Amino acid sequence: METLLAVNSIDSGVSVGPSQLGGLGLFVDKDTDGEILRIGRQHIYSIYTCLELSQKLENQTQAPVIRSLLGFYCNGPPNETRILICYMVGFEVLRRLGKLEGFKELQKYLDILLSTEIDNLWQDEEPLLESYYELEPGNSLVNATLLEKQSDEVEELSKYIFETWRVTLQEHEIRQLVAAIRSRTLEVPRKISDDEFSVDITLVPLLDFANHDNSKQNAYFDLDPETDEVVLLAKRPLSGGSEILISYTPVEEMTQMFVTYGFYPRSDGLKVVDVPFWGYYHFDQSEELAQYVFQQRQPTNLQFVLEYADGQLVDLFLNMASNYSFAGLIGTDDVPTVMENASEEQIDAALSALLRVVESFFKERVEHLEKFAKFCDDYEAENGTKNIRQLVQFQLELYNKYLDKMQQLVPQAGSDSLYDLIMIDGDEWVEYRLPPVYNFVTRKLARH
Ligand SMILES: C[S@@+](CC[C@H](N)C(=O)[O-])C[C@H]1O[C@@H](n2cnc3c(N)ncnc32)[C@H](O)[C@@H]1O
Repeated sequence: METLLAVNSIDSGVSVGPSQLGGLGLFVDKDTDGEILRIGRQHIYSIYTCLELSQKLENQTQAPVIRSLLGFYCNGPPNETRILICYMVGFEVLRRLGKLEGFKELQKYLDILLSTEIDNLWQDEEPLLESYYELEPGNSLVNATLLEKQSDEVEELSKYIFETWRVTLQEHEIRQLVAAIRSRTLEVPRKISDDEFSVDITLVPLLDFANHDNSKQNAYFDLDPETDEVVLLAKRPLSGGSEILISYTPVEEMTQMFVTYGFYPRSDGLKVVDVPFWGYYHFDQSEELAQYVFQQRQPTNLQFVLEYADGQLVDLFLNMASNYSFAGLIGTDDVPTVMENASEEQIDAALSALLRVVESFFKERVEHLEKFAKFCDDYEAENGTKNIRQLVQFQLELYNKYLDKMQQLVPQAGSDSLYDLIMIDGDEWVEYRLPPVYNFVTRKLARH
């Protein structure tokens, strides 16, 4: 671990070691309260610090590698993470050109990025992801991974690097850098003026060994506005040897977590998941309703709030707050008119009908997913792949929990049990409704 700690080049009072959560984690060496770690701006990598670093490198080496790569790889809509990836790829090219002498910390950090083990869908075989797409074409977040895999941009980048500088950076190495960066970035505040702050996607060496757990979180990071340093602070006194756990995000959307970090958080507490629905893709029976939902600009997803305890999904609610996609089940006028004119009974009847529709949809999903799970297992036995299996397991857990709850409650219009499964505006869990951030993408995959 010495080399890892040297990244920070100070006696930091923390160590990197195996975590019970899997992979590595960050631990306090001795009893600690208050400040755990302090990392200077010169040690962190955001697009701003990388720009400064690359200018310094360019002046020193007269090799405009980064500028050229940015022009090649980042010529689309601005995307902070992509720019950061480009910088790191560029630094690695410079290292292979022998131009990173004197930048020992950066070299060590590149070693970490290239050796981090990440479980995510990038590691899965394309045929499996394609089969999943057939099954769940509406899960745009998952399918984005397939789109990326199908695109030849990594191949082109690797080719460009070789043709321009005669440096070999293999496709799998670029993929490794991309996945490692995505899973290690944190949103770190940056001071703009005395009372204004912005948030940058940032790689913070050493701190980025801290794992995530919202229920056991015992530390958090922040910016010290006086010194511009990133500080890691204990939320309560920590005894020596304990693992530092931070929160990557206060509200965990399960698919986002899985796609970005490669795991489904199962710590105690509430989580959120978006399920693609209303037929943009596959809910053929209700084509008219799907059209209605689309025309009314209502969410095309259904969002569930999930409750976990002892690693198990113990309860779930359909979060219909600010989602009037069910209005089409009452009438096909515009949503405000339908909702204004509808009686409580009509709304309850529509919600209860919605629950039934979801039930039949999930029953069908379970049937297909179980077959797919078998296919994955057979495929895995031959080709070795595992991550998509996690996704299938999670979805089966989710759908089956819903079906169980429907069976137990038999929710009906006019009965309280309806609201044991559905939450609406005013409910205390409503704060967990996230803006639907995906499942809107309608672009087609390359081969479809
Ligand atoms: C910022 S890094 C943390 C260090 C990482 N564990 C390592 O070995 O380098 C984020 C990655 O840690 C892992 N991770 C973090 N929190 C986790 C948790 N609660 N359960 C499982 N894996 C977790 C995931 O692989 C995630 O992509």
